[in-house]
Amino acid sequence: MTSPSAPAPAFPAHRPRRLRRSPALRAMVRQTALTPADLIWPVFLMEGEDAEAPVASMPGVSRRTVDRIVPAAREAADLGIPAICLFPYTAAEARTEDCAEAWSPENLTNRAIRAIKQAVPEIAVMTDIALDPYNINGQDGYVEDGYVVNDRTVEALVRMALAQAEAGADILGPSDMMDGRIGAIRAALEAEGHGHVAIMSYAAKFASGFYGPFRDAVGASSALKGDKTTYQIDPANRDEALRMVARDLAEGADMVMVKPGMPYLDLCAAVKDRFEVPTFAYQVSGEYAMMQAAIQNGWLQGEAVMMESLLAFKRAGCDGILTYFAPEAARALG
Ligand SMILES: NCc1[nH]cc(CCC(=O)O)c1CC(=O)O
Repeated sequence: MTSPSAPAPAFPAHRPRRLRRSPALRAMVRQTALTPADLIWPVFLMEGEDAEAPVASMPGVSRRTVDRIVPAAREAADLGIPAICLFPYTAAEARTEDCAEAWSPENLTNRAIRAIKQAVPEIAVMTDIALDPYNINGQDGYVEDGYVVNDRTVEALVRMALAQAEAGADILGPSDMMDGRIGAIRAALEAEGHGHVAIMSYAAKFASGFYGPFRDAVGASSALKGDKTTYQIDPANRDEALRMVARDLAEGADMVMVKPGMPYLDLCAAVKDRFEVPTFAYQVSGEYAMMQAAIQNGWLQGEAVMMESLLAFKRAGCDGILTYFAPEAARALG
């Protein structure tokens, strides 16, 4: 970021409060704005018909059956939200050693992609690529001798990516943090006639404590053995996160993500400044839960903190935000 170049005259010639005096003056000099077009809405899918189930640790968020996700997508599109991001809840029975459900054309995500693209073609559908919803141990990749192995996992991720592209996904979101997966997925998409499908890489994804409620939402909490520190980035590391962004762009990512969001605004700013590419932040489940808990207690004022937290990502340089607040924020924006 550049530093201010014009030297400010001394007080009283310089009275910064002059430009804060009225709503009109404040509006004139306001530097960043949030619009519904900045929002991507992450949603949870579940099996069944005509049903919704609330996620206890994420007040206001529910899992929806495929037939119920279609009207939700319709509503989002009508609110001006450009993209919806799908995450499947899988029961323990659907989790296997080989994770084969991950690339089944008939899995929850792929059925939902087809249903949404048919009914609401104008909304972009984004997916998640990682094995955790399908894995018996809740890890994002195959576990051999207690270690999440890389190369065999990447082969499975490629199959998963192709099934999603085949179903009609517009944007693929590899969230697994295996090495080499962006290049492998990009090459497979080109080879199989899906060269137009975009990739938003979860490039700067940290091993965070803020993913807890999400793991409840997708049914991975009880399945998860151990943690994800052998593949997600150490929260202490800035240079490494920037290297991951550079690598994923070189391998063919069209957009990159910083995740979590609020505790990592420094990375949002650094990524945008350094790479000048479409940069997104994921305001994750724990950030959402933390704000909702305080709001429900009357300790914070809901709309104010929601809008302020989202605007902060724009100020930091992000082009957009994945947030569970998306419909509520879009409604508040009018
Ligand atoms: N690959 C799994 C995945 N994809 C998105 C999230 C987190 C999203 C959130 O917390 O809102 C996670 C959790 C994890 O890495 O354990």
